[in-house]
Amino acid sequence: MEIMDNLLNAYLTSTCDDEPPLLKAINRETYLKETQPHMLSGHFQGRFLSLISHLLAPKRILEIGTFTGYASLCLAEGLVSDGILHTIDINEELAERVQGYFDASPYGAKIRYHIGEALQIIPTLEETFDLVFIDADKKNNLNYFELVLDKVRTGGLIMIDNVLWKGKITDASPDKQTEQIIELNKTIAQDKRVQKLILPIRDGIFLIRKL
Ligand SMILES: C[S@@+](CC[C@H](N)C(=O)[O-])C[C@H]1O[C@@H](n2cnc3c(N)ncnc32)[C@H](O)[C@@H]1O
Repeated sequence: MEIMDNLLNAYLTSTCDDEPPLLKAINRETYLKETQPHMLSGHFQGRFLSLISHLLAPKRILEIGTFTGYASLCLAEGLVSDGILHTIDINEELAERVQGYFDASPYGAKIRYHIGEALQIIPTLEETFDLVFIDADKKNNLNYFELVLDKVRTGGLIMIDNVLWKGKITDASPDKQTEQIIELNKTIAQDKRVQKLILPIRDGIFLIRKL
């Protein structure tokens, strides 16, 4: 199964656009220096985030969970010329390196990097968002969804990562973390304020359009 996944992943990355050099460097450095490098979106999902962002041409983006800034830079590719991306992470140890990546990119001036607890920072952002990417502590996914929905414009898009939880959402006896993801998916599936579906990319992304 692992071999199949690796082969399929190699095929998917070979048939999408190349990973830009800075993102390739961030990817490599993250795998060299971080204990949980797989948290980074990576080549294929990154190109997907870039494509979605280009399609929406957003003026305001919010990312919850910056990590090493990989997805932030992919999302920033689609911003309009006066667009701004806010990204939030609680881990200050990465801040200097990540700010260095942002400064080295063409999007540095468009990125507002917030260090702190997302549940506290989101209410302070007086913006209307066109695009939101939720990718932080999974137990708070539903809180993040409820917090941001009011701040997203009608027709705007919210994406929540890891909603297939490595396929564990179909387990007969799910563990506590999996139960939280199942509950999130069920709640969003029943929410009449949004149009939605789960895209089975990588670990599953919930695509949610505000009605
Ligand atoms: C999966 S990683 C983000 C990956 C990144 N979006 C990407 O695709 O490359 C999750 C990040 O969420 C951050 N995080 C976890 N809990 C948080 C919280 N309560 N507030 C803000 N950030 C949090 C972690 O520090 C971690 O860097």
